[in-house]
Amino acid sequence: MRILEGNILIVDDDPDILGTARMFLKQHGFTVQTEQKPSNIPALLSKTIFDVILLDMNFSRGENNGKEGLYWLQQILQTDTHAIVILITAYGEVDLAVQAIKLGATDFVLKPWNNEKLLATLLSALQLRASKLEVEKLRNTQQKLSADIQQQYGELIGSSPAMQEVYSLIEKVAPTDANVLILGENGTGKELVARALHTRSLRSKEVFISVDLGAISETLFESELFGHVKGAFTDAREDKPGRFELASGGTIFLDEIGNLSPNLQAKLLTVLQSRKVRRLGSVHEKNINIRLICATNMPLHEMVQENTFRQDLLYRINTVEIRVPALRERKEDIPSLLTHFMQVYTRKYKKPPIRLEPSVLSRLKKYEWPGNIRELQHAVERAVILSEHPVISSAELFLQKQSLPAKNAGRTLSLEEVERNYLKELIEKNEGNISKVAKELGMTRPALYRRINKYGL
Ligand SMILES: Nc1ncnc2c1ncn2[C@@H]1O[C@H](COP(=O)(O)OP(=O)(O)OP(=O)(O)O)[C@@H](O)[C@H]1O
Repeated sequence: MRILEGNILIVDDDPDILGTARMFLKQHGFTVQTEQKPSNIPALLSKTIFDVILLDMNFSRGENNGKEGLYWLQQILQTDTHAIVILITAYGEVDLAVQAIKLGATDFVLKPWNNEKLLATLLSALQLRASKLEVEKLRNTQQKLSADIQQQYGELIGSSPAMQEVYSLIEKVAPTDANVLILGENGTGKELVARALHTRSLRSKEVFISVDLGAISETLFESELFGHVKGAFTDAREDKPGRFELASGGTIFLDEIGNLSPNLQAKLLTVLQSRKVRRLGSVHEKNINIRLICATNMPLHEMVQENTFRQDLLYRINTVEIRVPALRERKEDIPSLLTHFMQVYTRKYKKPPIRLEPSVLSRLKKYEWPGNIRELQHAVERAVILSEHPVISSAELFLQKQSLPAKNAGRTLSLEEVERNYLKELIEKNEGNISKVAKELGMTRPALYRRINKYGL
């Protein structure tokens, strides 16, 4: 005999039924509690968590319309939305059973029951309970992770007119389900804007899945985004959902969308048009319900002119465009960003509070910040780690970076490092004007952007 596990409650006014059911189920390893009076259900539920509740439909003498059963079913589901309730119905009460299932009952068994049938019903109910609990657990973990990430990301800092425009757009667009394209240089806070849109949207309790398209290789693209079934390719050892499926119900953030090859642009477009995905190796399509946010530092409109980005894909993703300004366009935000990052990092590295030498701010404002907020953030982090005094000088905060090559003095730089340094110098010299840099190097803007991305500049 198979030994089963589970905590079962049986509520029925007939003591004979309770007695036989208890004996039979206990024999199979279940923990069983029985109750004759449904009015005791709330007290029982407050003390014990039951995996399955078997509930009779009629309790009072002369009652046979099943109303009592439906009433108690609803009471149970109000207390525990994941409760698994199986109704005990008499022959001929099919309409009632259907009504009960509509109200949330999991199944029903006919009285007098066949023991094997009861066992099979209980078994599938227990499986359902286990998967409901698993989903709930995953959802809680996800919510906790999102809260942690949100905390890590913090809120957007800056009150310059340029940022006010961004905030106003976020407020207007977030509660709609419109597709949003976020444009801006590296490190300007595009991902933060995407997260802000999600947390202010109607999907804020659902997942936010971020995908860096620039980091996914051409060969893995479909399996990462659309999923695969076991055996679809050599390494596919089990079924795996793609990011689109995982994001269903919530928001998907496709970062670096300007980096997609023409082939992948076509594949993405098909999914966005049909709102359906098919896992690699599968014949079944699944509907996806996602809010789409994309971002790029590439000039998509120019790329459409140059035929390197599909116009139909651009129109799919840019219902609303939000341009995040570069830091040099909003230098008035530098003081509040500095204060914010100084607080974050003194707390993180358990350092006493620090302040800046008076001359530092004007130097910071003269600098062009090609790496935008990320560069400022890293400069502050480095200064907090290295500082030995509570007052930070320009040299510690700002010039440290320029002196970095000295560290490399003793070794030969790789070709890639040389290229990266050279590119960086050119970008700084041209104050971040990519067209000028591209002209100076004699390459196209997309080719230059690919290199900028590659080196994280
Ligand atoms: N307005 C802001 N206030 C506070 N922190 C910010 C702000 N903007 C950006 N940051 C911080 O700067 C860093 C870079 O931001 P984020 O990753 O959102 O930029 P991005 O534009 O998506 O960059 P990339 O294009 O390189 O992916 C993050 O650590 C983020 O927390």
